[in-house]
Amino acid sequence: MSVIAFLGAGNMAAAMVGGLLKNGHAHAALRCYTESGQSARALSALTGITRAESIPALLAGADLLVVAFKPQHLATRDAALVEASSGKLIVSVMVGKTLAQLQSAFPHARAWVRAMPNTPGKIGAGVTGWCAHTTLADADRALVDSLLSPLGLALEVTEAQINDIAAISGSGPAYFFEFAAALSAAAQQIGFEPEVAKRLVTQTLLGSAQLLAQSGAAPETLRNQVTSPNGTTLAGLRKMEEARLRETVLATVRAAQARGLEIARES
Ligand SMILES: NC(=O)C1=CN([C@@H]2O[C@H](COP(=O)(O)OP(=O)(O)OC[C@H]3O[C@@H](n4cnc5c(N)ncnc54)[C@H](OP(=O)(O)O)[C@@H]3O)[C@@H](O)[C@H]2O)C=CC1
Ligand SMILES: O=C(O)[C@@H]1CCC=N1
Repeated sequence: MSVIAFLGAGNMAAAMVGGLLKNGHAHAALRCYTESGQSARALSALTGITRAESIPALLAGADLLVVAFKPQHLATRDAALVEASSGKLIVSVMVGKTLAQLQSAFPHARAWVRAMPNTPGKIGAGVTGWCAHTTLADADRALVDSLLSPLGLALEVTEAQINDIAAISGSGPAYFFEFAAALSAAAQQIGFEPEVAKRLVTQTLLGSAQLLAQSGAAPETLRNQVTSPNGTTLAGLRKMEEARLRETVLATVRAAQARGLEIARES
């Protein structure tokens, strides 16, 4: 069984470790490391995987290095990574950082993959776009698949699409949760207790997402099924239109896209 090493032990590393363990990957074949040791200690305690004390210990005998710290950490990475990552497959989930930057940071690795997952991967309901610097060997492709498929849907895309995927599905859960928070706050403003507001909103969004997925219908069709002529929904939707919701969503996506490109340029 391949030994998989995680550099970073936060949200995304925890999602991948959880998926691997659920799919039968041995605890002993998973390791994590962080510079402060704080979240690595927590992930190790939570899952039973090994916390490595150093970069050489993290990577000795490992086949795959998953780079799951923040893009800003790449500039101050431990110099020991250059030698320790020699011959390994690298999979980075860092937003913004390009394959060329990965090749420069891990110059002796055997292959480089850039992936963009999202937090619903924690429950196997995520979507991940990924690309490699070149066609992967079958064994490396299988290893990438074993890492990403437990998170949900995994799509191989071009590198040019990865930043756009970050702006849609990478950040998308945050847009959705912000909407959920806004609807919940509105429910409380009109008089519902917080717990009731939460139940109403959660079930409404869950049911609507399931209906969207299961019906195969366009969102506009499903919206129209809710909207009676001169009814309550139309009155509400008019407010969204007046506030130019679609323009705001487009500006949101464009801002995320632009920030991804900016991160690529930052050292
Ligand atoms: N969150 C999301 O929705 C998504 C995130 N991503 C990408 O995933 C990556 C991780 O994000 P996320 O998991 O949310 O972040 P977290 O903040 O949850 O985790 C960051 C991790 O990096 C560790 N770390 C910090 N400095 C170093 C260092 N010098 N060496 C080793 N490890 C270090 C932290 O350790 P400690 O706490 O112990 O200091 C922590 O475990 C990012 O690059 C992000 O762009 C991609 C898609 C979606
Ligand atoms: O906000 C971020 O930078 C990361 C990338 C996509 C989701 N979270």
